Amino acid sequence: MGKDMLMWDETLFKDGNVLELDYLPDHFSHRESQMQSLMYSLRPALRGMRPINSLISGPPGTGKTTTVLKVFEEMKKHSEDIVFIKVNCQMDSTKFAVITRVYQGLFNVSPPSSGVAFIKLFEKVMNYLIEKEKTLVLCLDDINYLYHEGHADEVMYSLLRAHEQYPGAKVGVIAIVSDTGKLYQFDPKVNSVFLPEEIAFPRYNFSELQDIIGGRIDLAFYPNVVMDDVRDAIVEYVDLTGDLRVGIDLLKRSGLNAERRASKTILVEDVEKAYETSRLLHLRRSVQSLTPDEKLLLCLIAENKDVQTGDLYILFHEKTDLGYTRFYDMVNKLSEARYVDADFSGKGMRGRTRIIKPRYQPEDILKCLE
Ligand SMILES: Nc1ncnc2c1ncn2[C@@H]1O[C@H](COP(=O)(O)OP(=O)(O)OP(=O)(O)O)[C@@H](O)[C@H]1O
Repeated sequence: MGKDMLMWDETLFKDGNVLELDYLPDHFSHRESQMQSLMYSLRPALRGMRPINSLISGPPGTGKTTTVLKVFEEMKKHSEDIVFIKVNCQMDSTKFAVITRVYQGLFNVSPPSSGVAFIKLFEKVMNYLIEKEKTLVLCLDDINYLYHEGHADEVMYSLLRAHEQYPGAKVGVIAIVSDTGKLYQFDPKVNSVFLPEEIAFPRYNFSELQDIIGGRIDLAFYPNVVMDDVRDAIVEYVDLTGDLRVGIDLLKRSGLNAERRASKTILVEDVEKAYETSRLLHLRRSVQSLTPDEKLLLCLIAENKDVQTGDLYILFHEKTDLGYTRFYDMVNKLSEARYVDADFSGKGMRGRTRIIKPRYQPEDILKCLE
């Protein structure tokens, strides 16, 4: 065996755990201002005051959840009277599931699984907070998943007006929206009490991605396993979507591919092969946050490739009873969220028409929509 070959019991990974998606990085840079804003909003809770609510928004994989967890970690060191709970609304996508999580977070046991109404659990939670003089800071991560059937509005409304029915109850809400397009409008009743501090998470630029990915490489691999050209190949792939999750998944898969070849270094070809799978990670995750009608529209665009808006509307209208305005808004949303390009062709009988093109391989889109 050559000296460049990896022995069967050797590994390239110094610490593979740092490539798991639930790993919370010790070193978290390029989000200082967002962390500051969130700290300022929550700081009143350290003095027993009600915190300011926050609305965090930005594209997938830009460090939103990590920022909240880092701030929670930091604040826990300074107060025992604040309870920090994060609910993943993708998993818990009804108001009942959300309050169940909160209940579990406070009491360390699950509520009885049947026959208990939302309001009963809510009352127990609020009474506990009042009696123990605790402030609840609740992060509703990926709140998009609660938008259906008014769950988001009901949860927000109950939490934000809790003190009216339960005087003394202190609750602060952090809503995280994973979105690139126009943000969901809460019911006006919710808006009048939510009044959040808005914290935007733009995509990381190329050099920030280089720095973050480089840092993760140093933690995950032994020295000289990943050279700079390979790191940059990874960063270029991540830069296509701006989703760091793709980068971290690419590192893990590329490392495993190199090990399979018994190589002591990762090559660009290992990364290219890994990207075949990793690229779907971003698409699959972001597609999940679309509404059923938006998914249908995206599916039609993928099936028909370069299609004119008018023709697309006919196809869409055959399957739904939605009107042209809603349709047009959805096309814009898919375009803003970079699923599709919607360019004016300059041609067409009645002036300029738009041609809608998928920005991903149509087969990838269809696979992720399955
Ligand atoms: N500045 C950073 N430094 C180091 N790692 C980061 C940074 N930003 C994000 N990450 C890593 O990228 C991954 C995705 O981050 P995170 O889950 O916080 O993104 P998100 O914006 O909440 O995504 P989504 O909207 O899809 O839930 C995590 O594994 C996290 O550790």
